[in-house]
Amino acid sequence: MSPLLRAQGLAKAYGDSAVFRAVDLTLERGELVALLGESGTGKSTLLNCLAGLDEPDAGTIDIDGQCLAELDEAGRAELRRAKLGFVFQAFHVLPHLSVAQNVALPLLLLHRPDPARVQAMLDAVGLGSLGARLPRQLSGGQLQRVAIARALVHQPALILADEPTGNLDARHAREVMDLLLAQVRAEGAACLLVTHSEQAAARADRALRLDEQGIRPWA
Ligand SMILES: Nc1ncnc2c1ncn2[C@@H]1O[C@H](COP(=O)(O)OP(=O)(O)OP(=O)(O)O)[C@@H](O)[C@H]1O
Repeated sequence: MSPLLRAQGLAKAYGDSAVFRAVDLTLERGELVALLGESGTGKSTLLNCLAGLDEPDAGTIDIDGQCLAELDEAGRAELRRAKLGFVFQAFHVLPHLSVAQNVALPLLLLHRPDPARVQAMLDAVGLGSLGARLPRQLSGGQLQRVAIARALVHQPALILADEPTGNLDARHAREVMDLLLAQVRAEGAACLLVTHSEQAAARADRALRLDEQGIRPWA
């Protein structure tokens, strides 16, 4: 079976300034890989490229055997909807929808409404009683957990998470790592986790470092 994600020779620059180059990365099914690196080395940019939300200047990306560059925008959107769970650094929750409606969105887009699954995800992130609230009535850490519940609700094959424990206290950070690992182990998903937390990285199957030379094992 092909790896869930294979990226080869990725490079990205903004104008004259290179963000990263020579990035080779493979994620197998059932593994959680941490990606560390100093601020500004391009971790978020790399996640956006892997999700087909940004285009690398060079290199190829295959997700579940499908080459992203061979898809048009609609095809990439469909692949994202079906296979990808993305936890954005800035949450990207929709302000006019309730917490439960935000979490339900990926299932609605797949025409698979499942209120019981939505409630189970809210319970799993400790927001079981807050489904009717609007996002502006939540704290930053609670919003982060909404974003995680939404990213996992449709059991995606590939999870790309940008500092998902960044706003959380130690207990909630541990619970989010438990959830990500459960999804990876139980569903054979693959997860790339951008983090500055060495505790989170220590729970990953592998940890990688991104710098101007490319990507290599951490430590
Ligand atoms: N749209 C853009 N135009 C120009 N430069 C950009 C743009 N987006 C990001 N950059 C630059 O690219 C570099 C990489 O940014 P990115 O957000 O990917 O870093 P990061 O490793 O995720 O950082 P952090 O750990 O602080 O979140 C930074 O120097 C940033 O200023």
